This record gives sequence, structure tokens and C-alpha cells, in this order.
Amino acid sequence: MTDSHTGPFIAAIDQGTTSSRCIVFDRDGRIVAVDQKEHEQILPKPGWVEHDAAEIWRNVQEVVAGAMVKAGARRDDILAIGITNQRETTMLWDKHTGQPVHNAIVWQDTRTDQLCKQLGGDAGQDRWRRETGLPLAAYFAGPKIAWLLDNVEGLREKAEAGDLLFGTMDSWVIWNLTGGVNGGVHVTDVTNASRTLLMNLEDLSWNEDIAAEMGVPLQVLPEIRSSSETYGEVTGGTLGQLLGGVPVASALGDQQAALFGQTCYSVGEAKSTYGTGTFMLMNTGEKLIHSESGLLTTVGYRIGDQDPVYALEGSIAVTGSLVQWMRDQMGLIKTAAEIETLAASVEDNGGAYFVPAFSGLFAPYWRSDARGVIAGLTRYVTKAHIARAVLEATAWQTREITDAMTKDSGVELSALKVDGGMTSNNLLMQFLADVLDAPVVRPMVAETTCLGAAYAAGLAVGFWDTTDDLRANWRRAAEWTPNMDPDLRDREYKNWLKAVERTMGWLED
Ligand SMILES: Nc1ncnc2c1ncn2[C@@H]1O[C@H](COP(=O)(O)OP(=O)(O)O)[C@@H](O)[C@H]1O
Ligand SMILES: O=P(O)(O)OC[C@H](O)CO
Repeated sequence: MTDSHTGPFIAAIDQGTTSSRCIVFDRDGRIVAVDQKEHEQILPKPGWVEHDAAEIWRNVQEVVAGAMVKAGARRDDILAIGITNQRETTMLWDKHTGQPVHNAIVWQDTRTDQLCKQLGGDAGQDRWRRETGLPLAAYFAGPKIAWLLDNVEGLREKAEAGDLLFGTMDSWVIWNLTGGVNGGVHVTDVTNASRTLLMNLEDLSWNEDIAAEMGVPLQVLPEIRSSSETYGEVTGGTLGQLLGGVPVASALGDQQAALFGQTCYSVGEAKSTYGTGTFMLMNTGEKLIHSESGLLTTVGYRIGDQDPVYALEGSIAVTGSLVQWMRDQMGLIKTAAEIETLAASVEDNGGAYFVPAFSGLFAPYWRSDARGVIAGLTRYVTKAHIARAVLEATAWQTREITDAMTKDSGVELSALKVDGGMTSNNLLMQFLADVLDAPVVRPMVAETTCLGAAYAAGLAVGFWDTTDDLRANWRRAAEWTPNMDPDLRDREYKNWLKAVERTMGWLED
């Protein structure tokens, strides 16, 4: 460690789908140091995706220590730690040994599809949506808990005896940070709880009827807390030596953290994060809007004992991962960035439309029977046209979400704040502005997810006083303005929607 530290700082841990990272921020919201480590993607069967939560906890400890060293920070420089995480990914651990009892089931995993169909039925769907804000889909955590309890020998008995704890990654990381088997706190925040299908959106408590129907014993569930408050302090283990006594002071699902980091604090402000998948969230304030258009109603954030702020969300399962597929499965590009050069070598998509319904379609359709199609193929189409269709797919999927948002909220999008790995693609960002017919803007600090967790932790310990202080930190780095003939836009959108129709009903059961 060097002596060059200039704290005070806030540290944020982002436990993501592909990696865990820790970023140290200063008071202006600038990045002081980053450390990151990938973990294994375990793919036991088609449609199944698992993570080893013990590996994840080891990685979290490594990246926190790594970021501290890179920042040249000492314990007293860090005023608080915030947590953000891949949402819905579900794990159970033994509260006496502190060991996971099975691999975590990842949000992308579709093994609970059949279970959701059994639980649902037409009338069922409405009720679950009304009470939890979510459609009954394999994406969410509750059915994953039920699957583990019913399919892994001995787990249901252990759960009923009170020996098991459930958590999304926020709960697992916080429990370990605050002492694990020696008194770790078992909590989650409202944003993560709002992704379980088990929480009442109105009063932010566990829904006992739904939990019973799903077969989830209440004793496995964590206490639901706000997104910005001190849950406990770092104790014990490697991190205890480095950061003992530092308050663990925020938790938010990663997409809600990005909303917070993008400073979308007013009703109607929205952000869209372009990573493996894409998630657009719009702040709807204290108003809980029940979507009529296939969006999710979710909690945006809750600061301490203030009223919760709700959000509408459009979740898209496959965007950046389609670019990865072009690279890894098709071998048409060597790096993700190459897709831009390939796509820019032609004027248009040559008539081809690519709908990447690889594991069904999320918002606004929620159709698990859909599968991917490339429509409009002729002999004329080249790999460059396909590259273009791949990028356009991300933009058209966003357009469908923004249309649904406008319909549900009555708010016309005046500009879209973006972040995530795909936003380095200029061709895509310009096409996005064109099809949305609205400016697309990207902030200086692109790490909005960690930044949001840091902001929420900093507010909890008085490092920042109000969200107005945070707004002042948001600075524009790039802007794309719309420039497309409206007739062409309408024609292309119609073709896209026609291609989407052709994905439906591919799986018969
Ligand atoms: N220049 C690019 N053009 C298009 N897609 C890109 C580009 N660079 C990265 N990506 C895609 O962005 C994703 C990585 O973004 P990131 O925000 O790190 O995702 P996540 O947080 O979900 O892991 C990958 O799926 C990758 O294929
Ligand atoms: O870890 P990410 O960035 O892929 O985000 C995953 C989402 O939280 C899933 O809902």
C-alpha cells in the first residue's frame, strides 16, 4: 500500500452476472480505483445457468482488497461500503456452516418454466401481477427457491427446521461481510425483494399467501430493508483486517443502482443499460403504475425511511450476448467492437431482421415459447447485413419498451440516458436515437451501477447530503441526436414487428 491516499472515499461492490468488481469513488463521484474478477458460468443442461456462490464470495473479497491497494486507501479512508448485484439469481445456504447448499440458479436459467405454468393459469397471472408487479415467469427468484427445495434432497426439511437462509447476491455478500456464521445480518433491500415474486409492492412486506402457494417457507426469507441505511459493519475474515468497522450502508439491484447512479430522481426520467441484456427503467415516483403493456412494476429505490420510489421496467434478455454469439458461436467477428466496422461496411440491413428470442422473449411479450429468427433472408444478404441486423435488434427492442412506457406512464421520452458496454458502439447509439426519435446521452462516469450503490451508501452515512448534491456530479460525455426519415423509420419498425411475430409459438410445450 502507498501513502498517496486522499480519502475520504466510498467503496462499492458490484456482484454481476459475469464478474464481481469493486470501485472506490471520491466525493465528486469520480473513480479512484477499480478491481474486477470473472467467475465461472456453469451450464449443466440447455437453458440451465448456475454460479458457485462460494467462488463469488472469494472473488468479492479479492476485488475489495485489490481496489483498496490500487486506491492506496487505508481503512479510515473508506466511510462506507455499498452493494449492488445481479438480480434474481437465487441461492440457499446453511446458516450454521455458512456454506451454500447448491449452486446459485442464475436469472437467465429457464428450468422453472414448467413450474410457473403450473402455478399460473390465466386468472393466476393477473393476481400475481397485481400484488407483486411481475408476471409469473422463470426469470424471478421465488420459483427458483421452490425448485431448489423440491429437487435437492433434504433441503425442504432443512428449510422447515429453520437451518437454511435464502438470498439474492446482496444478502449473501452482506451476511458474509457482517460476520457470516458469527452474527452476520440476514437482510435484503426493497429493490431486490421486488424481484422475487414474493413481495407486496404496496406495503413492501413478504406476501405470505403467495409464499405458501409457491411452497417457500417464510423462515428462509431475509428481512426487507431500505436501499440506503446501515445494515451492519464489516467484521471478521480477510476484509475485517482491511475494513473492520466500516458500515455496510446500501444495497440495490444493479439496474436500480444504475437508475440511481444516472441520477434519475424525477418522475419520467429514464435510463437504459446495454450489457449482456438490456434493462430500461423509468422513475414513476411514489406512484405505483400497473403496466397494461408488458412492463414490470418494480421498486426503484428507497432511501432510509422515506417513501419508496417506484419504477417501470422493460427487461430485454438478449442484446450484448447476441454480439457475443456472433463472435463465439458464429465466428463472424473476432472482438465485440468489430461488429461496428462490419455493420458500417453496408448502407442498411439488406432486408434482414434478427429477433434474438434465444430463451423466449421478455418485455413486453413474456413468451417462453418464442425462439430466435432471422427474417427477410434473400441471396443478397451478407454477413455485414446480419451484423447490422444484430445491432438494430437492440434498438428496436428498446423502441418497443419505450412505446410501452409512454403508453403506461403517459410520459413522452424527452431523452434517454444510457450506459453499459454496448454504448461504445457509435453506429448502434446513432441508430437508437434514430428509432426512438429522441436524443441518447451518455455520462462521463459510465460505471453507473457501482456509482449508484456508492451514492446510496454515501447518503446513508452523510458523505453526501441530498440527491441534489449527486445530480451536480452528472456530466454528459456523448450525445446522439435523431436524424432519420420518419417514413423509413415507420416502415422498418413494421418489418421488425413482423419478424417478432414469427418467433412466437415455436416451442409447442
Ligand atoms: N463495441 C461493441 N459493440 C457492441 N456490443 C459490444 C461492444 N462492446 C461490448 N459489447 C457487448 O457488451 C456486453 C458487455 O457489456 P457490460 O456492460 O460489461 O455487460 P455486463 O455488465 O452485462 O457483463 C457484451 O455482451 C458485449 O458483447
Ligand atoms: O449482471 P448484469 O449486468 O448482467 O444484470 C443482470 C440483471 O440484474 C438481471 O435482472
